[in-house]
Amino acid sequence: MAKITLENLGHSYMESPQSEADWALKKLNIDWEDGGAYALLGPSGCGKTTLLSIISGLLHPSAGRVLFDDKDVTDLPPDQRHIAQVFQFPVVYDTMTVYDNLAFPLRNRHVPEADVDKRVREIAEMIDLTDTLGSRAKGLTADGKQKISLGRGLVRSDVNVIMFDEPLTVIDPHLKWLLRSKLKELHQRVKTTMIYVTHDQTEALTFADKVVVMNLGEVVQIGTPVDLFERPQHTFVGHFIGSPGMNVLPCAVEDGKPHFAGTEIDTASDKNLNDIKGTLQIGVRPEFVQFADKGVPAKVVKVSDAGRFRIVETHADDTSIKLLVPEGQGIPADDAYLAFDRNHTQVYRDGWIVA
Ligand SMILES: Nc1ncnc2c1ncn2[C@@H]1O[C@H](COP(=O)(O)OP(=O)(O)OP(=O)(O)O)[C@@H](O)[C@H]1O
Repeated sequence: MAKITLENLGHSYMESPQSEADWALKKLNIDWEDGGAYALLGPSGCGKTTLLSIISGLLHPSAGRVLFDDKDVTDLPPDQRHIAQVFQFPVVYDTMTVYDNLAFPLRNRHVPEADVDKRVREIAEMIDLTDTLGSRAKGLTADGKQKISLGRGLVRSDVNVIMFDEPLTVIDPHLKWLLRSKLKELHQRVKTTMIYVTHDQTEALTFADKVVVMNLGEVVQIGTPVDLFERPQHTFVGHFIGSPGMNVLPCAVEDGKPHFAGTEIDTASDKNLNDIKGTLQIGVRPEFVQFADKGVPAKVVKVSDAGRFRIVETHADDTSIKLLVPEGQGIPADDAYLAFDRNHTQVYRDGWIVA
């Protein structure tokens, strides 16, 4: 296990990058604590694979350093970094038994056979493969094979970090949640540093204690699932996490205060906005908007049933604002007023939260 530090890390696939856009990874500074469960979350093309490849040593960064427990490993080849990886497609030796698959990394490292046996049985029990130890891996389903890939990482005692790269892609939807909760449970038992890469917010939020959200090669927020929900640091996080995502409204300034649709909006920050340059916006999640007797005038345009609540879309000043209304609570037929929960309403400047 190890603490992993990325220090001023950057990468461009171009020989002489000119502009910001030429960098697949812009300057990153991240500390992944020893034994933590992390997710790396972001849309396709945001730089997740590039970052994983740099940590595993397959790619040398154009700038910055990678440290494991404060030791610089930037120039170390992959086999000297002691990383276990679980990929989208399970990597198993089909003709070997499950037992031999799990034993393989240990035998490769010349671990005495008695210790191999003890460790293989211990890990098989953790990942529910004890009953299949004598079977050929070929006969297993995709989730069974993915458990073997994971088990091969877990048996090793020299592993600094286990990295998962979209590991549930080929798993049947009804088994996904089982494997997802198994991973979480395993992390709590073994406490190995784990980094889980995905573009799926549910996977990231259920697995990780802390989520690193990336967009366009940049880290936009590192936080607990609650942080990301309650206080998105960037409008991208507000949009990308949550369903539906955060409402983002144009913000006008009068007397230093934020206004929308001719109404002053109370927000979590008292900052005077007069001196703030750039494009200002107001962000508020649908969970924190309510119908009220006064507030922002709006028209109800659409109601969708989502089980225990309804998603109501309104229009205010040509801007769509969504809110969640619990079952059984009334919805105005047409004209309405909206109130925002002050503590969960934020002002953003050029995308970033105004503290
Ligand atoms: N070998 C390469 N040569 C040039 N550009 C690349 C190369 N690999 C990735 N890129 C570019 O770097 C950026 C980041 O790509 P990367 O594959 O790291 O993103 P990602 O978040 O892993 O996406 P996905 O989820 O689709 O794999 C993208 O703009 C991509 O086009």
